[in-house]
Amino acid sequence: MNILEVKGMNKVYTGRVATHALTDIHLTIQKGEFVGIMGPSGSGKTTLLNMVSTIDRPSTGEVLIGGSNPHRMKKSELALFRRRQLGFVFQDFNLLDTLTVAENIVLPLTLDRRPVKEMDSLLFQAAERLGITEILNKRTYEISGGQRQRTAIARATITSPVLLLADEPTGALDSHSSRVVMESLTQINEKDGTTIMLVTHDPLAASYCNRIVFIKDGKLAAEIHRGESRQSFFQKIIDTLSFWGGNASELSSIRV
Ligand SMILES: Nc1ncnc2c1ncn2[C@@H]1O[C@H](COP(=O)(O)OP(=O)(O)OP(=O)(O)O)[C@@H](O)[C@H]1O
Repeated sequence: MNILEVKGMNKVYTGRVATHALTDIHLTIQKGEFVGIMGPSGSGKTTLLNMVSTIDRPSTGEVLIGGSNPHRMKKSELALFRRRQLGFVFQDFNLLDTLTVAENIVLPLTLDRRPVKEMDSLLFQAAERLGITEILNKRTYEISGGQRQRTAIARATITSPVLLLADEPTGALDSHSSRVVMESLTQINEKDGTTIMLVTHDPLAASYCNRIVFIKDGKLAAEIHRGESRQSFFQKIIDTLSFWGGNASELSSIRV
């Protein structure tokens, strides 16, 4: 079953000088896949994510999520669709400092006016899954970066979204926290069957995916699949990046 279908997508940023950021993108993600999007800086990764997450609209082409085109929805319908069907994880966590960890996690349910009992039960399950039960009553400035990202993942998955979108989720973390966060995402993918699309520069983070799609100059350039071992997939990612990614500075964030 296809969760995401991107068909013939083009994105041109108009301005004094028009930028053709994406050209004729076709991408399908099936239920239960964990797909990474990689490519050099400026290749169009964030633009693609923004079109899928409905932050921005494609110039031409179509995005279908679970068979529905969110870009054709009315504003109120789209707000509900985003809250219930999509989960978002960002590099800088996007948590609210004035709320506790628990309050941050249940925010999408609070906005949906779900019964307190149901919220408590879902909160408990999400916190257990992410290993953050002990910190539920803390404020977000009292916890580590890795704990903040796990809080953000709990919030993004508490509604059981059909598609979880992650933009550089390890970008602000050290290598230990990055591994913990990627292991959490893997568990959510494998145990709950949540479909994940992740944009990253980080080959270590990417090595947790099942499939990596490489973008170069706004076009799909290559695709690789993970076999049995994450270590050999990691090496395959480095090799593909050095072939498609251009210069060595693109690999500066590598953490083995
Ligand atoms: N709002 C915008 N207006 C005009 N041009 C833009 C805008 N956003 C992105 N671009 C241009 O579109 C192209 C793709 O940018 P995008 O941010 O999608 O790349 P990226 O692969 O995510 O890069 P990075 O890895 O550095 O975040 C670049 O040439 C960029 O300068």
